[in-house]
Amino acid sequence: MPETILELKNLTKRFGKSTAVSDLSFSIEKGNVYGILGPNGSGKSTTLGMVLNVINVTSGSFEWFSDTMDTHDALKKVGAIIESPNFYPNMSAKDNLKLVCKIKEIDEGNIENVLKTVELLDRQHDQFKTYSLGMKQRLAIASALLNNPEILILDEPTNGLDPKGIHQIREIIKKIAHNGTTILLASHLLDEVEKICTHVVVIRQGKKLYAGRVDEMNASFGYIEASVEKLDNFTSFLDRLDFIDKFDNIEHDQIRIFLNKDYSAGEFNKLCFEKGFVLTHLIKRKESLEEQFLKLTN
Ligand SMILES: Nc1ncnc2c1ncn2[C@@H]1O[C@H](COP(=O)(O)OP(=O)(O)OP(=O)(O)O)[C@@H](O)[C@H]1O
Repeated sequence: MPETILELKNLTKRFGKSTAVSDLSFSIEKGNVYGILGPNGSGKSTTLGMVLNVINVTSGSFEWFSDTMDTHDALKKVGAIIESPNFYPNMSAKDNLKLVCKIKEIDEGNIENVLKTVELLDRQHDQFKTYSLGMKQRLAIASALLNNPEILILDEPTNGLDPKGIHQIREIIKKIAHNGTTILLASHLLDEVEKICTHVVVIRQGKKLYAGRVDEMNASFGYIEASVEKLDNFTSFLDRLDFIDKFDNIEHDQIRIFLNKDYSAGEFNKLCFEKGFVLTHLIKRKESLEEQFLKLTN
C-alpha cells in the first residue's frame, strides 16, 4: 500500500467573487515528485498556501498523513519555501541556518549535511548578501531541509534564475527526491515538470484538468496527417472508423486524424486504398507533451 502524505478533497478558495481554486482533489503518495502545473494565476500558490495553513480554506478539506495527527504537528514534518528566501544579509549562510534552528527549535546537527546537499558547504562562511540569486534559493532549500522533512514543498523554485542556476536547482531537487524525500512543486514551466516530476496535476483557473503520471500524460496514440485528392467522401469514410477519436482539416486538402488506439500508417494506407482513396500525403506523428499541455489548457 502506498503511504499517503497529503490528500486534498474538493478544496476550494474564493477571494470575494473570484474563485482561485475550485473543487480540487488529488493525493500525494510517499516517494514521488509531484508538479502542480498551470499558467500564471491558475491557483498554484493559493493551493500550496491552503495546505500549509497560511490561507484559509473556503470549502473542502485536506488531510496530512492520513489524518494521524493534527495539522500543527503534521506541518513540523513539512519543509516549504513559498516566498522568496529571507535571511540576514550580513550574517554567513551557516549562522543564518543556526538561527533558523534556534527559532524552529531544531537540532543544529543537520546544518553541515543540508549545506552539502545544496552544494554550499565551501561558501558557508560567506555573508548571505554576497550570494547569487541561485545560491540564495539553494540556501532556502537547505533551510527547509533542516528538520529532515517527509515532504519538501517549493513554489516556482527556478523563477528568475539563469540557465546554470536553473540546472543546479533542478539537479538538487532530483538528488533530494532520490534520497527519499517526497516533493511537491508548483511550476508554470512544462519542461521543468517533465524533467523533475514523476506525477503532475495540471490546473487552469483553479480547476484540475489532468492528474497522473508524467509518462502516462505522454502516452497518447498520436495522430495521422493525410491528404487525398478528393476530400468529399473521405471525411464521411473517416466518420465511420472506430479507431479514430476525431479529425480536423489543417490545410485545404490535409486532414489531421487523432487515433484512439494503436494504428500504423501502413495499415491506414492499405485500408484507404482498399476503399478507393489514394493518399497523396501520409505521416504519423506523436503529440509532444507540450502540444498536449496546450490542448489541455487552451
Ligand atoms: N489575496 C488575494 N486576494 C484576491 N485575489 C487573490 C489573492 N491571492 C490570489 N488571488 C487570485 O487568485 C488567483 C490564483 O492566484 P495564485 O497566485 O494562486 O496563482 P498561481 O497559479 O500561483 O499564479 P502565479 O504563478 O502567477 O503566482 C489569481 O486570479 C489571483 O489574482
